[in-house]
Amino acid sequence: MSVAKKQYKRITVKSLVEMKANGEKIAMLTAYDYTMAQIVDGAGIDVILVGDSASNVMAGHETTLPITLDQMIYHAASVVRGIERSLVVVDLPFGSYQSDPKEALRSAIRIMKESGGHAVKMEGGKEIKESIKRILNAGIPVMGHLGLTPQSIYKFGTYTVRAKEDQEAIKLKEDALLLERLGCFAMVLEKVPAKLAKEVAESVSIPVIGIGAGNGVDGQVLVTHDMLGMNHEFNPRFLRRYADLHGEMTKAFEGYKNDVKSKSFPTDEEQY
Ligand SMILES: Nc1nc(=O)c2c([nH]1)NC[C@@H]1CN(c3ccc(C(=O)N[C@@H](CCC(=O)O)C(=O)O)cc3)CN21
Ligand SMILES: CC(C)C(=O)C(=O)O
Ligand SMILES: [Mg+2]
Repeated sequence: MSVAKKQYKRITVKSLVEMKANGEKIAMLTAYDYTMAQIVDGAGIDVILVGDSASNVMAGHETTLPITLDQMIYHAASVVRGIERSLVVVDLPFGSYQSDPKEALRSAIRIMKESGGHAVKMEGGKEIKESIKRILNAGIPVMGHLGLTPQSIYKFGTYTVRAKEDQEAIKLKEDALLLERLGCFAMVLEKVPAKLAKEVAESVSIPVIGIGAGNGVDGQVLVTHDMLGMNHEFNPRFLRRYADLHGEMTKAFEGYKNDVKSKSFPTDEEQY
């Protein structure tokens, strides 16, 4: 007897634009591996971001700069094997798209071909315009990323809120309009004043997905490990924790350790 496969309505870049038009907020979270992707997808999260935050969260680096294109492809391919419904967006890592548009397109093609992801995300506006155009021309959907752009952390020196000054706010608004005009299907807006983020979201027809950008945008994104409370050191004000997995996991590991040490694991029923 064949088991009927459950039918899912897959999320596409088009459905996200429709969600904005209909006023339905978009829920996005990160995943870097198969098992997490299965859980996030199964919970009905619209977009899964294979973020270069894997550099911090998975590999323990101080910044997102060290992660390589090969490593991003490994994470993305693992995530794609775990999903049935969510749209999978993959960060182009630092150094894979800034040198020239041809290299940018080569990197984006490698992600699409070798991971099966559905779109790429790139940090920046006007500076990377030609690269965005080239990738879009190849039929690869691009999500922009403005505001706090962690790949240029050494240019700014801090992770403080961005675009507080008028000049920076004006550039951000121009960049947002540019991303829409180029044909990006959405953008992330990271750590900017809520009032500015709302203005940006209202000025474009493509979804603006915020992290630390307030409630006036079209969706929210968080790093899954942060919102699960797996890490106690990262405490920005925009982070809401939905679980204390650090505590839960520590309890589980200690329980196991105690059972092994006290010889109460395994029992007769747990052996052959
Ligand atoms: N675990 C994790 N979560 C993230 O949200 C994340 C990453 N890693 N890595 C890549 C970027 C970096 N991001 C960041 C980094 C720092 C702050 C931040 O607010 N840091 C300080 C305040 C710094 C300051 O004001 O000078 C904080 O309050 O923790 C926010 C987003 C977001 N991304
Ligand atoms: C924080 C999000 C937007 C991101 O770019 C990442 O996780 O790498
Ligand atoms: Mg990122």
